[in-house]
Amino acid sequence: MTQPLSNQGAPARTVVVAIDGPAASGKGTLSQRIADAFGFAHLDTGVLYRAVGVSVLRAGGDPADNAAAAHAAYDLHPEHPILREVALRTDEAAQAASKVAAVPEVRAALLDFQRRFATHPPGGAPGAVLDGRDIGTVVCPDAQAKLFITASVEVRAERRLKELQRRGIPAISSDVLEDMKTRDARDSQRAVAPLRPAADAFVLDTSALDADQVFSMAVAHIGSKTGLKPTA
Ligand SMILES: Nc1ncnc2c1ncn2[C@@H]1O[C@H](COP(=O)(O)OP(=O)(O)OP(=O)(O)O)[C@@H](O)[C@H]1O
Ligand SMILES: Nc1ccn([C@@H]2O[C@H](COP(=O)(O)O)[C@@H](O)[C@H]2O)c(=O)n1
Repeated sequence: MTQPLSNQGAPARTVVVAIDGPAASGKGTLSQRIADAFGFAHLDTGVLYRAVGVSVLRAGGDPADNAAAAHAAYDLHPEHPILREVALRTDEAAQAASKVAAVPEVRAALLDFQRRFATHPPGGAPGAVLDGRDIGTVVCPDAQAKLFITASVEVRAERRLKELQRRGIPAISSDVLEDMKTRDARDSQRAVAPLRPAADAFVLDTSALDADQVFSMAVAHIGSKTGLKPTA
C-alpha cells in the first residue's frame, strides 16, 4: 500500500528520498537522476563536510582538531562560495571531510541546513533527494523512501580511478583503493552517525549493475513507497 503524501486540511508534506552509501558507490549519480526524473531538488551533503574540511586546511588547522572543525562548520552558510569550488572534489578534501565528519559539533552545526532543505526544497520543488552517509538514519529518519547504495570496495575504487582518469587527474590504482578503505573505516567506525543502512532502507549492491539498472530499480522502489512516477 502506498503512503498518503498529504492529509486534507494539513499542509502538504514534501517528499523526501534519502540515499546513503559509501564513497563512489554511485549515490551522487543516482540522486541527481532521481531528482531530475521526479522534479525534486538535490542536496549532495558530502559537499558540506568537504567544505568544512577544506576550510580547516586553508586556515592551517588539523581537520581532526575538534575546535577548528567546529569553528569552520559554524562559519559555513548556504551561500558560501566554497560550496561551489572544484577544489572540494580532490582526495585531500575527501579525507579532510571524513575527519571533520567524526566531530559531533560539526554534525550538529550542519543538521539544520540539511533538514531545512528537506522540508523546504529550493525553487518550491515538491520533493528533495539528499545523499550522504546518515540521511536515512539521522537527518531524515521519516523520509518516505530510503536507499542504501553500495558496491565492493574494489569496484568502487575502479569506478573512482576511471573517473579521475576521465578528468585528466593522475592517480595510482593502489592509492585510490587504500584511500577508499581508510575513508570507509573512518566513516563506519565513528561514534556519531556512522555509515550504515537505516533499518527500513532498500539496500542495493550495485557491484554488477550499471547506472541505468540502478536507476530503474530505485525508481521502482520510490514508486512502491510513494505512489509517484517519474515526470521527466
Ligand atoms: N552503477 C554504476 N556502474 C558503473 N559506474 C558507476 C555506477 N554508478 C556511478 N558510477 C560512476 O562511479 C563514479 C562514482 O559515482 P558517484 O560520484 O555517483 O559516487 P558517490 O557515491 O556519490 O561518491 P562520493 O561519495 O565519493 O561523492 C562516477 O564516475 C560515476 O559515473
Ligand atoms: N551525510 C554525510 C555526508 C558526508 N559525510 C562525510 O563526508 C565525506 C565526503 O563525502 P562524499 O559523499 O562527498 O564522499 C565522507 O567520507 C563522510 O566522512 C558524512 O559523514 N555524512
